[in-house]
Amino acid sequence: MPEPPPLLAAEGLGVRFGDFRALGGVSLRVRQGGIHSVIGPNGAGKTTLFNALTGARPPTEGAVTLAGREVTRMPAHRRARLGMSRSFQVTNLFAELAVRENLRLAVQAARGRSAWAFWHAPSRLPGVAEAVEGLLSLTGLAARADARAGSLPHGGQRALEIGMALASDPKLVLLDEPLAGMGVDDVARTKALIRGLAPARTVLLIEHNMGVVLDISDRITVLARGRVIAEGPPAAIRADPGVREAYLGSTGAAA
Ligand SMILES: Nc1ncnc2c1ncn2[C@@H]1O[C@H](COP(=O)(O)OP(=O)(O)OP(=O)(O)O)[C@@H](O)[C@H]1O
Repeated sequence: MPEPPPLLAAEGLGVRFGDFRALGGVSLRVRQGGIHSVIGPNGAGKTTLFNALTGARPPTEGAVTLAGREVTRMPAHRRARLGMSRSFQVTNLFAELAVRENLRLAVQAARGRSAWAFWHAPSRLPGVAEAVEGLLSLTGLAARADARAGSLPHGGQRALEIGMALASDPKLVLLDEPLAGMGVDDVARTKALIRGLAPARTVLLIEHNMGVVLDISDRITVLARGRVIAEGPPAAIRADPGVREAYLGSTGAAA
């Protein structure tokens, strides 16, 4: 049987910063319904790749296709409307507002037609409350729904960020280092949360926690110095001598 077309594809993606080529012709096929991780030593180009895929910083060469549609020059907010969402490495919450309010604003912003739709009363947008409750339960934050977002422990804030990235009910969610800075318990919880997103959603993940990546990914792409050096299922990546070398070669910089 022929392989189904990928939900997200990159072809020869390149990004230059002046003379420096941060991404040098990366091709990637993300299958629908799986967890696909992008790993690589610090500075390999992972975040630059995410920026090019989401439209945060359009590539200087190559093409991006989302659900069969070419989106290379499409702005990020229009890609979001096509079902792509992203969580950030940097905390992106309203710290003074309750957890539930953060999610409500994210759901309303995603559903509203204008950027100001989130000022509308909840009653104007049917189903918002249900969506918020769904996200609270999915992220394990229901018991903390009325707490100030800023008062949550680090792991809880990261879970809330993932919840906000899911507020638009995306087909594809890109998570940038969701486990960064987490303790063991939070890692276990968030790992289960991410695994549970697929197959209803497709996940593209940047993560330095190799144990988790090898455990939950269906496919792994390894970047080093802006290029793909390996791609395959976890067992193949684990056994790949080139991957080991890429990490060891950046002694001190590798996670
Ligand atoms: N705005 C920029 N201007 C110039 N160089 C940049 C810029 N953004 C990133 N770079 C460089 O591009 C390279 C790739 O950076 P990028 O952040 O994509 O790597 P990464 O794999 O995500 O790293 P990390 O694991 O540390 O987050 C690095 O050498 C970085 O210094």
